[in-house]
Amino acid sequence: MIRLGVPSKGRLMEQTFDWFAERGVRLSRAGSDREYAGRVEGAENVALVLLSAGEIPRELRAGRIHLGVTGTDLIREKLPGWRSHVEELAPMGFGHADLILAVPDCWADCEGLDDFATIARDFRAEHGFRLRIATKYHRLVRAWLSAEEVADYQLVDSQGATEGTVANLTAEAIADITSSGETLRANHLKIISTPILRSQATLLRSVAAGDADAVQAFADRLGL
Ligand SMILES: Nc1ncnc2c1ncn2[C@@H]1O[C@H](COP(=O)(O)OP(=O)(O)OP(=O)(O)O)[C@@H](O)[C@H]1O
Ligand SMILES: O=P(O)(O)OC[C@H]1O[C@H](OP(=O)(O)OP(=O)(O)O)[C@H](O)[C@@H]1O
Repeated sequence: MIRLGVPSKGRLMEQTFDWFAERGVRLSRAGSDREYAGRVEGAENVALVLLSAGEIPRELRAGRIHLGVTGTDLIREKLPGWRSHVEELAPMGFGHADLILAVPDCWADCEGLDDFATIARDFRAEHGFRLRIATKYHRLVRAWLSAEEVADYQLVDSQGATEGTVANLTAEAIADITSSGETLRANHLKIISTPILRSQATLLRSVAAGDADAVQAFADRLGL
């Protein structure tokens, strides 16, 4: 049996169901909206596993699911050395979002990363602690800032409502996903660089789960 992990709620689940339906495989919830069991029609020997999008990378790495749908941002953040754990079978064309660094609109002298580095250095000298960036993407943000040679900052963990941390005085800047940009605008924040990462929903194969022939047969069925 091939185990297929799909986000259990929201737009990501619905668009995933649509993507498979366009390829002749009907995925659905087995019972009520609150029941996390699924049904698969149009393919033999495939079981639907409804999971949190954030847990799908770990399930793929462990080989508990053969295939999984999640954002590339979550794969790269949660699986160091992701290429040895998963194979990207298909970008799915939805769930587009950019991981960006943003600062308050009113920072008129901060137009880019060079300005940010200067402000961060001055901030530390003036306040005696490092400028705080709120994010849940710790690994990606650290790696990117290190490559860009920005050092005078600290990350503060924020697992949701990250854009609110600046107004709430728990951070000076944020690194989060943006799509329409509305949440940034509503919270008076501006993007100050090219994206740290461009993400979209992707169908991935687990290396550890094995059953390569059966997985390949299903991928063929989907026309991949
Ligand atoms: N506004 C958005 N537009 C498009 N994609 C988004 C948006 N926000 C988040 N995503 C993408 O959706 C995926 C899941 O996001 P997130 O980690 O917020 O999960 P969630 O919906 O909170 O689920 P869970 O709490 O169950 O883990 C991520 O890959 C992310 O890039
Ligand atoms: O650019 P926009 O179209 O406004 O989208 C961006 C928002 O979407 C995501 O939040 P989500 O709604 O998933 O909630 P969260 O804050 O709990 O992560 C993300 O964390 C941003 O807050």
